[in-house]
Amino acid sequence: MKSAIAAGADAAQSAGTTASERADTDRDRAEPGRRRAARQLPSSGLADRRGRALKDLRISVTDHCNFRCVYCMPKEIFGRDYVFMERDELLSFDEIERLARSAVALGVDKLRITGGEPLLRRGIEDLIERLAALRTPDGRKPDLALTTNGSALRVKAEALKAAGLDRVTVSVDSLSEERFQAINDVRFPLARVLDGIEAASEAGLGPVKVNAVVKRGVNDDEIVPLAEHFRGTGITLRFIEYMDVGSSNGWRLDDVVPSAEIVRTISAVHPLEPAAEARYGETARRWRYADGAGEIGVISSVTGAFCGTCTRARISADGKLYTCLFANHGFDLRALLRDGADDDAVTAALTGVWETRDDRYSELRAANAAPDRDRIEMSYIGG
Ligand SMILES: Nc1nc2c(ncn2[C@@H]2O[C@H](COP(=O)(O)OP(=O)(O)OP(=O)(O)O)[C@@H](O)[C@H]2O)c(=O)[nH]1
Ligand SMILES: C[S@@+](CC[C@H](N)C(=O)[O-])C[C@H]1O[C@@H](n2cnc3c(N)ncnc32)[C@H](O)[C@@H]1O
Ligand code: SF4
Ligand code: SF4
Repeated sequence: MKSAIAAGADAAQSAGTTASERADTDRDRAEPGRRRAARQLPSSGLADRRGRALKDLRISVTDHCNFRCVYCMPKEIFGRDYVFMERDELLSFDEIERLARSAVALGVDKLRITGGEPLLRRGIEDLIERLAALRTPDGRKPDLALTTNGSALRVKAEALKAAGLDRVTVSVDSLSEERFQAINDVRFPLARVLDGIEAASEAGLGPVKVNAVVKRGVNDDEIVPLAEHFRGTGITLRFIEYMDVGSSNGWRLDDVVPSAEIVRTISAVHPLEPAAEARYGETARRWRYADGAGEIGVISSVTGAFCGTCTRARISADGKLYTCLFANHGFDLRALLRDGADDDAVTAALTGVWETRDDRYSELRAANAAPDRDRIEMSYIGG
């Protein structure tokens, strides 16, 4: 028997629809009542086998983290802790800058620094400064963002802004001290993360966004309290469906709280209406409060796959290029660079990988057709 997700995806895969249209249909079904936003495929020099342009590059700068979130890298996996990369395995800042420069020349106009915890990478401000100096072929600065657990933001926010970072997204899954400790497994108070968010706003790293992963029976009773905490503050809270990334989190479909339920739950207290997307291929669907108190987002990668508009590539901390969050094979850019490749060879590699890309893992999972795979941890590939 097929799951509810599979049944929905079957219907979405009706004949004659493009991958992009199917993604819309999946998402629209996942969030009933939504108006479809105007969509325009961005023009870019590169297109993959499904016609998707390369626009976003997500760069993981470390696989280390000072948190052990239950949904990402729970402390004990199979009786052992994680084995992290050695320093010389990580891409150097020179190497990251070279790769980002080539990607931007090929049409990338959004760079996101992630990890592991990116603020643990020594000298991260220097890397930001280098990336902030890049320009697209038509002379624009790419959108430069960073996703963080927030624990070092009070200390680093001003320096990051001064280095040229545009904005940050901070992860917060609970407003209860006890639960924060239980979910994120850290040795300092939740107040430090909340203060980090304030520091980011004060430093001008906005619009600041907050990501909350929702897991059934763990924090689904905090959907409204979280929404109310950030309502009216100018900070956009985005709820993320718990995903089956990696193999250490013990993911089960029953643990997923569908976006439609999240929207319904908030809307019952503070009515929401759909808002148009700000950028083609956004991960989050936007909803705004009818009373003007701001907006929320939902990232429905399980119940409403958005592969059809996926313009994202990822570089892991050790320099592998992945064209899907769920890919099990990456192209070794570090080996290429350390073998002395020139810029043309780097460009050729990026082009070749993107043009042969056919990934759509979330769509296939929804149709119960995802292939078996060696699972790569989120902290390695970069969330
Ligand atoms: N399945 C899937 N999930 C993704 C993808 N990209 C991001 N996500 C999920 O969405 C979460 C939020 O991503 P962020 O790091 O905040 O980046 P973003 O959504 O691109 O941020 P904005 O540019 O502010 O919209 C990630 O942590 C992942 O959990 C993707 O391509 N596929
Ligand atoms: C891997 S983390 C890296 C950046 C930083 N350490 C942080 O937590 O924001 C990036 C994002 O992935 C999300 N994430 C991690 N595991 C997830 C999972 N299994 N399902 C959904 N989102 C997940 C986190 O909540 C976070 O917002
Ligand atoms: S989600 Fe981010 S903060 Fe949590 S364990 Fe993973 S990398 Fe660390
Ligand atoms: S599952 Fe892969 S192809 Fe689909 S949206 Fe996520 S990263 Fe893109």
